[in-house]
Amino acid sequence: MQDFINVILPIPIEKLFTYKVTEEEAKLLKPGMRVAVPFGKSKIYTALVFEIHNTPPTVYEAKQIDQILEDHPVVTQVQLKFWHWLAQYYMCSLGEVFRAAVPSALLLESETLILRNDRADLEENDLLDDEFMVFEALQHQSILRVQEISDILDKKNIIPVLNRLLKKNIIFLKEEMYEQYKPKLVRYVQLGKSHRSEENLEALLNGMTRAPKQSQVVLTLFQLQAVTKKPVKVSDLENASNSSSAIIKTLIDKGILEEQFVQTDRVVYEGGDETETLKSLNDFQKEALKDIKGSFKDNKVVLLHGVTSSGKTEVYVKLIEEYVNQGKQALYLLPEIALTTQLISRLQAYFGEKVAVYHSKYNVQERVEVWNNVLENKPVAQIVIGARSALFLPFNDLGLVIVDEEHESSFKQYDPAPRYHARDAAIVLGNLHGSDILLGSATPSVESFYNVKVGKYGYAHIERRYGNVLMPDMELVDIKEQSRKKRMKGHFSERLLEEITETLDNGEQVILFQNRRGYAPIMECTTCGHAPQCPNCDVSLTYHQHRKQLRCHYCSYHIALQETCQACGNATLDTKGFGTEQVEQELNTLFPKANVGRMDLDTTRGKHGYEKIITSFEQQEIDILVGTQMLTKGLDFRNVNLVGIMNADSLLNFPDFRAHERSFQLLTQVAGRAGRTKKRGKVIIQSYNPNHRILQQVTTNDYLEMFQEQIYERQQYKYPPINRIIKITFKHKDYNKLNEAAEWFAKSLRNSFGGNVLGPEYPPVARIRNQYIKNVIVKIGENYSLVKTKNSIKRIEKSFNAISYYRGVRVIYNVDHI
Ligand SMILES: Nc1ncnc2c1ncn2[C@@H]1O[C@H](COP(=O)(O)OP(=O)(O)OP(=O)(O)O)[C@@H](O)[C@H]1O
Ligand SMILES: [Zn+2]
Repeated sequence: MQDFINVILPIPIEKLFTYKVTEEEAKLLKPGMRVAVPFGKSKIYTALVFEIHNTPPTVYEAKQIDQILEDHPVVTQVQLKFWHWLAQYYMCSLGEVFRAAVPSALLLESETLILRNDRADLEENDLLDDEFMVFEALQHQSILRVQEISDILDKKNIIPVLNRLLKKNIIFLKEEMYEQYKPKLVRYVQLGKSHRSEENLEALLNGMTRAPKQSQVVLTLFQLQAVTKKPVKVSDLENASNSSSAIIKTLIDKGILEEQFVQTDRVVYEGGDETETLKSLNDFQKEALKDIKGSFKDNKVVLLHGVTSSGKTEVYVKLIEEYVNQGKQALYLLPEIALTTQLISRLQAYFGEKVAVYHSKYNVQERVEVWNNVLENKPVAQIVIGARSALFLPFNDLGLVIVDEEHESSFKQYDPAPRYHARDAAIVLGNLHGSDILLGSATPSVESFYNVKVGKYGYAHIERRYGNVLMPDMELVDIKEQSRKKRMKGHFSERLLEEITETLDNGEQVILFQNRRGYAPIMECTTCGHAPQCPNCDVSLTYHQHRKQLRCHYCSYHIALQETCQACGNATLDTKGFGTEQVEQELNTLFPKANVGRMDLDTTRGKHGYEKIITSFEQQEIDILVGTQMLTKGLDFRNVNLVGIMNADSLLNFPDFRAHERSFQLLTQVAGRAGRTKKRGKVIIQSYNPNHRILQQVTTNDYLEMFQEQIYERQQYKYPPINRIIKITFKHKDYNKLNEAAEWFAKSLRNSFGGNVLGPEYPPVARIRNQYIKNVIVKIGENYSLVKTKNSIKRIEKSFNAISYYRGVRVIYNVDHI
């Protein structure tokens, strides 16, 4: 009987693809193993085995696979179920999930670009023939496509060769180009075999009396090894014996020391074996922990609602300890990489090398290492901290899932598919593993709090800050009034300036929040009113003073700053609005003695971008830190006593049904950075509209009132969490075609769903990268089936795709869009 396998290809096709395998192969293969397969005319992909069976495909002749790539599954059964759920729920293909889920080093394909690694230490003799041919080809051409290599070797299945070359460090993949991939090898030494006994060592030392430095090294090594019984890092030995690498090399050459290279995981913990003991919880924290465990017993997801600085993190830590002691894995999800910096050190202090980190700023090879460690359930990856992609790791004994800052909208993946919400997906993942699931926030999302209200989630509450520090004192400043009286200096009110001065005088630090980066969002000519626009997108160009450029924040377009207006030629260009750069500049003039730092997308590029700024603020090298929302949540600084919000209005006026909820969360969170440890902090909120309800609710810390108002509105207008929504986005470069296509689709939707279809409408930025955009929103009532609705939408899409005029119009689904 012929054997077949169904595989997931890492491309957006709806169906699994079937390939032929031999009887031997069928015996070896298991779901979750990778195979190299031919696809289309000449492509090769890394595909994932989904199932093994005996049914030939009906519409096409199955091809043979090229090669089996490993001897054990790298993707688990639970992961495959999880992927299946993601694809169904978020309306995308399994292939798209596969591509998003797996580090790209595990996804070689014919389009992958291969580069030579100029820094490789290479012994040509170490290379097999086929490896050498690739190596040689790369001497003449620095970049080759996998396909071209396939031609050079004159064989189809070259993925194994490339895998070997990757391992040997001879090549790397295009996307790693800037990371200069090199597996990190650490040099260890130990005493040579013949010198290990005490007598032999003595004889050795006696013979070395004329080489005191060498004997010092040997003695030190002996002492170090007496403690650890393991090889010692050369760098440690150098330090401990006060010697040099030259001396150590001499000893190695003489055979007195043996050297050994160990490939270490890059995400190493440097702190040694010492770990801190956990802090003991105060009564409020204990109570919360008890409530959490109680609800876990009932198999409920729990929401931990604790005000800012109430010590939620310490509660998580206590829980993690319990699961880790039982040998289980724990996953700690955070919405932003910026937050991992502080948390990593906090968790490592308790759990040492058990903590692994996984997010997109780690390079491909680092991610593969974490992947394998988690797959093998190694102690070094028992606790994983990560941004949303950590959900995709191959856990096999996941006991606890924590989603910190669960209200954060950056948990939602925007582009590309799967457009999943990491909090919601984490709950599904946790359920598949039978794990306990804890969501935490000082400002829970309306969704999660609603789930508490209807009894779906358990609830634990901490109303006091740790150490009984009072919640910060909040003051609203009316800047309309202040501007009228000409009391503003730049964008600073008198009150804010007074408070900054006092805080700095006390040797304390300040955080200032402005939700725009750059110097000014608009440049405008005061003579003719012309404002430079992006040619590719429907937005004004943002002025970046530091780079003397006008930049588009939606595409990479930028031009040098102009002296005169391009429309009328007058030198009367002026800025409108302001961003973080301008705040920073004003501060430099107003407080020339203070050190001002800035944290936004422009200053945090690069792998350690965040870390540098956060560390220098922690160490008080920066007095005033200006930033966008990335500095507003979860960060724990001890010496910040004042938080200033430069302009609260831009948040409130956002055209979105969640704008008020978001503003409440953002403002409460940023305010929560003030006065966390010793004395009560101060918060100044500048606004043109200080009587706005949300601002009142923020200053009185009235979460419940905000929640009730929001729920009422959502009920009235049929928005989540009462209803569900699917946003369907249409994109095309032809304006008319886009309009007609969106209209056609919306009309068909109305035939099925009537008044529950909104749009099509242009979003605030209606063209990005020369693509026009229109959105349609489908609301799904409480009593409707989500599955049936999605099926009807898919059916409409099929008829839509059959209309040739609409070909090329992209249709993008965003389920539970936020
Ligand atoms: N039981 C405890 N013993 C000693 N210090 C504690 C304890 N609990 C919390 N702290 C300290 O109080 C501060 C605030 O705690 P933490 O950062 O955990 O608050 P949080 O609730 O996570 O706040 P946010 O929501 O603002 O991020 C931290 O500096 C933490 O070290
Ligand atoms: Zn643009």
